[in-house]
Amino acid sequence: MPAIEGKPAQPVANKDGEFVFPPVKREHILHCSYDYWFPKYRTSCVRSEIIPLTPDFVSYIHEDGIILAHEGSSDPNQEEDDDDWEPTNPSSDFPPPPREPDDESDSDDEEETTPNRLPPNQRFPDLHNKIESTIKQLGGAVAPKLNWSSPRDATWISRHPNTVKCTSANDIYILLKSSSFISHDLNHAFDDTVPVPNSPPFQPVLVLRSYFNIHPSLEFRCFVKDRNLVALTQRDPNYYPFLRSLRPHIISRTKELFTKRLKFTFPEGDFVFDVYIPEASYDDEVNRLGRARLIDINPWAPRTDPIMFGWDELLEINVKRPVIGGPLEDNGSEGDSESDEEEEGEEEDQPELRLVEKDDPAAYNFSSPAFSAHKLPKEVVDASQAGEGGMREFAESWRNFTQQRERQQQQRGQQAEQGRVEEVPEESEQPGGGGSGST
Ligand SMILES: Nc1ncnc2c1ncn2[C@@H]1O[C@H](COP(=O)(O)OP(=O)(O)OP(=O)(O)O)[C@@H](O)[C@H]1O
Ligand SMILES: [Mg+2]
Repeated sequence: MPAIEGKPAQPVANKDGEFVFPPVKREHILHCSYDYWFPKYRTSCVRSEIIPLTPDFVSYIHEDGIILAHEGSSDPNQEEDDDDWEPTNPSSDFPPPPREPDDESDSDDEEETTPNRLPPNQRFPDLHNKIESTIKQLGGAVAPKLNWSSPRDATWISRHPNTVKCTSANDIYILLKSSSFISHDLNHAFDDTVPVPNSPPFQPVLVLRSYFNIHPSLEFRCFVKDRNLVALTQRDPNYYPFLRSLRPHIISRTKELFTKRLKFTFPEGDFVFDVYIPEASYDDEVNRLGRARLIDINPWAPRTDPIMFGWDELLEINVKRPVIGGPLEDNGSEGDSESDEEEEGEEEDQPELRLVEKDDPAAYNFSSPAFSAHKLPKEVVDASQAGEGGMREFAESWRNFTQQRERQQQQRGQQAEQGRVEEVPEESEQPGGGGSGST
């Protein structure tokens, strides 16, 4: 049983008496990576497959421009057609990968043979084929994410509007390449963390979860402190009148998952997990909700959105029966512990569940789409959603848009040099010239 030295992350009061976060350990972040915890809790999760990513795939995600595989084909020898589009951006941080010595492409265009212009099915055929076959294996539709984050900020571009649903590898590539959250996973996951000697290296992975129609009202974020479930919040920011009567069911289903599976087996004493609690599959007055499914585990750190709580509140919660130390068992398998308060004959504090109330002012802002900083012009979105035929148009719109953006940035730079820092209006320079805003 590996023990954790001392007590996990404890808040300390600063000179103003406010609670502040202790430094987050690199290991804490690694423990929240899907590939770390999913094998332990597989039977409580949505059916998922984890695909390790190669450096070439990671470069592809980073590169500007979108080169896609041929729809409906995973044949790596298939010739590239000119629906694949690649606007090279000279300001890219990533140098083009070296030419592959065995590249036998018969294209007579010199540039067509460089690997970074090859479509995914030719550039990393094994990985591409693996993604396609895994989608099929998971029922034909998946919700993708990397180690920690899903491309939730890029759903506007999806062929399946406003969802993370993907039915092809191309769907996944578009979402991953368009998402700042994904870039964060790849480039900034360990920012502000404390390195630990001999900490295992970070292996980027693609997680594919079998897609199902989630009802957002039944998604909850749950906070664990000193191995106690202390707080729950609705994840979706809308008001759902029926949730009020489900309160006891939401708490009991979440506690059931926590005490049976997570409480004594997760290596961290403080963490945040997300659940989906479906309606009971049959009419059952006692259990109006089904078993809670574990959707994600997130760091106990400022980077995790506490949604209807504040981190200051969570840090200040005084846990009456803290469980100090490491996990009771960690055999790398389905760590299932039945130990809970009933066995010990003592009542634990009930966690506080926060639901959006009617007329909650916090809910007012939620009718507008989230992540507005990432929004693109309507023309680009429309073209992206027009199916395969719209793909070329989409590529052109995107190219225009990125060129406009570059020009604006250059203009801003020149203005800054001249000491005139003004906002360059973005709306007026969007493709189509209409400045019609975003969807
Ligand atoms: N298997 C699935 N099928 C359908 N939708 C899903 C599935 N898994 C997750 N989702 C949806 O995607 C959303 C984001 O998933 P997830 O919580 O894994 O992303 P995240 O990037 O870790 O989010 P956060 O930044 O809030 O921690 C979920 O709230 C849920 O609505
Ligand atoms: Mg998460």
